[in-house]
This record gives sequence, structure tokens and C-alpha cells, in this order.
Amino acid sequence: MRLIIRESKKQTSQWVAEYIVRRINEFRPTKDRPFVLGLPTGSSPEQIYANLVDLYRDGKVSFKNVITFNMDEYVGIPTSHPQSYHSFMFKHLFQHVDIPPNQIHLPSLENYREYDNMIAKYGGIELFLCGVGSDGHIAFNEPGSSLASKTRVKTLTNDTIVANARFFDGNIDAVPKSAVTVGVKTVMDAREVILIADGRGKTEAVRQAVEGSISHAWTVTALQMHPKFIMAIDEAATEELRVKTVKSTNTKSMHIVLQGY
Ligand SMILES: N[C@@H]1[C@@H](O)[C@H](O)[C@@H](COP(=O)(O)O)O[C@@H]1O
Repeated sequence: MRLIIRESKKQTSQWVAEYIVRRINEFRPTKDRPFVLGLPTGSSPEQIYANLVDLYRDGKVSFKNVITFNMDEYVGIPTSHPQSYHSFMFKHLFQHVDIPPNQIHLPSLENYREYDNMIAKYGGIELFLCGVGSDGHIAFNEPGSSLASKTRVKTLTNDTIVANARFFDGNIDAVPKSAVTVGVKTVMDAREVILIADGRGKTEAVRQAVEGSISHAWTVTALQMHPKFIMAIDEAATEELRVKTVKSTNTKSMHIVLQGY
């Protein structure tokens, strides 16, 4: 695991966006050999998407030969709903860049049984960007989810429904109760994973991810087994980490931490 800590969410997001652009460009994707990118929704990646749009507008990257697979989508609201993950992705990224619509994939009740096969047909995911819930879930792999899981339908926990009510005007009843989600194994199968987390609400999830034992109670911990895993977090999210894990350098916005894979 490589742990990247930046002073603020803004700086972390810039680092991640530039890293993604570098990876796409180094890959030199073509029509026959596209770059396959796994993507999350939520408040954590919003700034990253804004930065990617800026980098695209500055001519630093093209999404013409990028194939995307989103990690999850609610069940029970139409894709046209403003809070669907479809709407989120078009609003924050897809409508602003040059990705052809037929290269965009989100899981649904119609395609979820085929989703892992669809990914495999493109040769697997090159880079999977992930958020994390405050209870340590990745995608919608809630506590207790199998660490060997593939794409399927999951019932959301009460904690997640309450947490996501903020996107539904605080109305818990309006939050869907289930979702289609990639499995933990789907994420683990990607050749590289970047997990992002920011703010005090994520400190325990970050502690478990970095210092906890692997457990289905915190599905994020499965990523400790990933051969190429980066966690990019802001300072606020480090508060539950031991001082020994986070060694500050003299530069305020830079920390040297867990430099391994
Ligand atoms: N299914 C999503 C996850 O994919 C996301 O990582 C998590 C954190 O969201 P946020 O980034 O808004 O904190 O929330 C939801 O439950």
C-alpha cells in the first residue's frame, strides 16, 4: 500500500486527477487497446472530476479511448433522477469530456449478471478509483459483504441510508433501500486501485484500512491484499492513525508515509 496524504481535499484531488491523467497518457490507449477505468460517485470524487474536466479542457488528456465502468447505482429510482449515479456522472464528468457514450457503463438490474464479464471482455480494469463509506464499505459492499463478491444487488444498511439522505434533501424515506454494486473481488481484480477519503467522517474507515486486520466487517480492508493499492487522503482523515504511521516532514503539505506496495 502507498499512502498519500495532502493537507486538504483540494490538494489530494489534484494529486489524484493528475495521477489518473498520467496513467492514461502513459498507457497510450487506442481503439483496439483502450484504457479501462473504474469510477465511483459521492462527494469524495467531485473535485477530482472537476480537475479531470479542467485537464481535458487544457488538452492534457483525452477520453476518446477510455472505457469506464462505474462501481454502483441505486435500484428503484430512474436513471434520469437527479440523484441517480447516472445523472451524477454525466453532470460531473461525462458531459464535459470527449468520451463516446457507448464506452460508458454503469451497473443496473438489466446488466449486473453480465457486468464482471463485460469488464473481462475489455481485458479487465486498469485503474479503479474508489471512495469509502464511513463504515468502511467500498462501492455498496456493506459490512458483512463477502470479500470474494462479484457484481450483485445489495440491501443498504441503515447507516448508509442515513448518510446518503443528504443527497435527498435529508429525507431518509426518499433514499433507495438497495443498489447494484460491483463486488469486493471486482475491485480487487483491477490492476491498480486508488482509494480516496477526506474529512473527519472517514477517520475510522481510514484507520481500519491502514492499520486494521482484514475483515468483512470493514470491506475496505480487503484492499490490503491488493498488489498495487494507493490511498490518497487529506490530513483531516488521518486523525485516528497512529503517529508512527504518519511521519510528518518539514513541508506542511507533504507527509512521508507507508511507501510500499
Ligand atoms: N456507494 C457509495 C460509495 O461508492 C461511496 O464511496 C460512499 C462514500 O460517499 P462520499 O464520497 O459521498 O462520502 O458512499 C456511497 O455509499
